[in-house]
Amino acid sequence: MSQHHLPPPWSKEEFEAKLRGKSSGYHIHHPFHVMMAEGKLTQKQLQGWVANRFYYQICIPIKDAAILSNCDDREIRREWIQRILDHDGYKIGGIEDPGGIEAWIRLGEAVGLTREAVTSLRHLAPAARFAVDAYVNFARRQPWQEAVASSLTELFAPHIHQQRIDTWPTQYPWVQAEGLHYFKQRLTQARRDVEHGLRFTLDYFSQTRAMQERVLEILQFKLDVLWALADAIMLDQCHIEIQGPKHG
Ligand SMILES: O=C(O)c1cc(C(=O)O)c2c(n1)C(=O)C(=O)c1cc(C(=O)O)[nH]c1-2
Repeated sequence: MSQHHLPPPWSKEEFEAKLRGKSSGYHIHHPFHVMMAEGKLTQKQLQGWVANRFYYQICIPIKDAAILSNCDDREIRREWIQRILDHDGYKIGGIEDPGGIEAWIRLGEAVGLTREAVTSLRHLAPAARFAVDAYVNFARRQPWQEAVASSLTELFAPHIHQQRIDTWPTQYPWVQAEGLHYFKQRLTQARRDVEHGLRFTLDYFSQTRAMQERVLEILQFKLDVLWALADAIMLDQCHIEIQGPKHG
């Protein structure tokens, strides 16, 4: 009789339920995001979040390009490339879309920052940079299938985007309405992305229980990236309270 008692893989339904069950660790529950939704942030604090999060925005298409560069499956590349266009924008034939990074800069302006204050990264906290870099490095170094799985926190993203759309107009009436465009746009984009990423992950990683458990670890890693990013932003605001904003 075998010494090993490897449990059988979960069914795809069970596996999907395990992935969705990780939502309790999503950054929507981080104290900083809870405060944001409750209207407890000052203008400076909301600006600090937008300025720091810009680094995540500009790294997402670099992360997706790393996945493409490692991926030898043309069918996957054909779908994945859309994510780069979503963020970087495009000009193809007569059609032009400024893209998500530009929408985020406009969010910066809507909360009272200048374009230059956002794009220069001069408000970026070192620990926020490290958290985001960990995600990009993961996508560069790990097999592309694992990097695809690491995008699945987007299962939970429409909820947090919707929360901002619902709460900001009353909690932060001074934010120009145009600033919410990014979140509105992501509602449909994130749902489409996650439909593709989830379908692939459930198929590819369902051969063994060990592979399925690896995906849960990967998803936890990505939850940790987002949690650490929120920690970094929150702590940075304590520094600003104590020392005053950075100059230069
Ligand atoms: O505002 C958020 O809370 C949030 C979270 C996430 C996420 O869960 O990774 C993404 C986004 N937004 C987002 O706008 C976005 O484009 C995005 C891409 C990805 C990814 O991992 O490829 N995550 C996210």
